[in-house]
Amino acid sequence: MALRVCARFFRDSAVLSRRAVVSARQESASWFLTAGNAACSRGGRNGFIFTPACFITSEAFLDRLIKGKAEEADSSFYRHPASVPPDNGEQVSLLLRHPDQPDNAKVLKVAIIGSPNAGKSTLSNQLLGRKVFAVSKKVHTTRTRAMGVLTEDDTQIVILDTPGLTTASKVKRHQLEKSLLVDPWNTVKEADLMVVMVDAADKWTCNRLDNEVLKCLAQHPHIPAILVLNKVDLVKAKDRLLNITAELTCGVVNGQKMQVRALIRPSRAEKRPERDSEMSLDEDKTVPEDSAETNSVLSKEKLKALRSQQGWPHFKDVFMLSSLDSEYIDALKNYLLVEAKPGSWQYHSEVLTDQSPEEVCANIIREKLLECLPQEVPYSVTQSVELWQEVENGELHISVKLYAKKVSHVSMVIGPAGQLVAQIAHEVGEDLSRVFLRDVKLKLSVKLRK
Ligand SMILES: Nc1nc2c(ncn2[C@@H]2O[C@H](COP(=O)(O)OP(=O)(O)OP(=O)(O)O)[C@@H](O)[C@H]2O)c(=O)[nH]1
Repeated sequence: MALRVCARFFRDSAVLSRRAVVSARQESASWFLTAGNAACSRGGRNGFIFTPACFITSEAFLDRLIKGKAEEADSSFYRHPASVPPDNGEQVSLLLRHPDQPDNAKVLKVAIIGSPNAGKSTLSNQLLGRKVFAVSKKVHTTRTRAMGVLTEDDTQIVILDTPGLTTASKVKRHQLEKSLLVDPWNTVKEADLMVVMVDAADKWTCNRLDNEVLKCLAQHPHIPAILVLNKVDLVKAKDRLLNITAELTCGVVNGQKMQVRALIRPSRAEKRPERDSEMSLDEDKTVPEDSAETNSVLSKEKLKALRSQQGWPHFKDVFMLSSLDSEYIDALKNYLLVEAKPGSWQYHSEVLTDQSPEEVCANIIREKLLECLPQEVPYSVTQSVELWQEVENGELHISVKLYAKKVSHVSMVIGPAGQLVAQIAHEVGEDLSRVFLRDVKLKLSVKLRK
């Protein structure tokens, strides 16, 4: 019997509703497509405020939920998230250390892909339990691929965070690094599972999978993929999520046809407004352009067909979540743990990321610059580490020089009476303290790049 499930999330019960799963397992006729709709009309302080549907077909995951194994694991086995050694040599030795795996070790390599700003790094950080990837509201915060490791009990999940998928013309036009074009594609090749993230709150893009994402999926049809509709906290009409799901999956999940009845009226033709100037780096969504990599693998006919395709009919499961909410993250984490297959761990359980301590620092500084400075200014600031020293009391002292392109940019980074740069240094220091597990004193100075 085909299993068709709508698992409900309860904002105040912190777990997927077991009752919903059980009752859904007994239902074989159709998807619970109106459940999300019915639930969201029952807002209230003590009731569930919003219960979006997630289309989950994984028997193993549902069994685990029904038996309560997910909850047992949470309470009986808690391992603090790993951290990053503040010394580069120590980090390298840790990465080379023999994995301390148990006999029944399991692994899963997950590539998180999607358009710029979909929330990939936010989700990765939340799954890891520590912030090791930069997050900002500006596009292209992530410039190169980076890896995070989540080790729980007998299972190791390797999370591959990728730069937002983009095109060669955008990279050229905005003088972005070539890694933005190459890294996501190379990363996906290694993955056991692709997590495709879509910003469900971006009404201009949420009804159609980005062409680059579709190409990536089409090029690796053998790698299972799940769809994650992110930022559901920002979606006011929750029932829209069902329509978005139907569109992005072409109405098919795990080979099962969904029956979606229109829950909302089609929106009246609206003119797409000019995007925020801060977001202008990625404004051109329509350029039909193919990278050399995709051209070599996908035929011209296939590429043409993809351009007219709205969604991907081969997603295995669909999650709707807010990456800011740990409740949702736990459900996805449990799903990934269940999806892991017997195999050798790649890393020692103390590894959190493959980034060097200096890379972690540079990325967090970059994040704060992106958050605080307007338009293209933060993209042109470069960094150089002048001092990196652990002192006797265990504190880590770091000094970094920031180089700006223009005199006006130097003043902007410094801010009135040096307040902005001091604030950035303070915030970065706090973030780094949580990654390196020690007090961090960071000094930032700003210079004109000659
Ligand atoms: N409200 C809300 N904001 C979110 C959520 N997930 C991410 N964000 C915000 O969305 C912005 C982009 O998040 P990132 O994690 O940097 O996105 P990304 O996909 O890694 O972006 P790129 O590096 O450009 O590819 C940040 O301001 C996040 O705080 C969510 O579930 N809800």
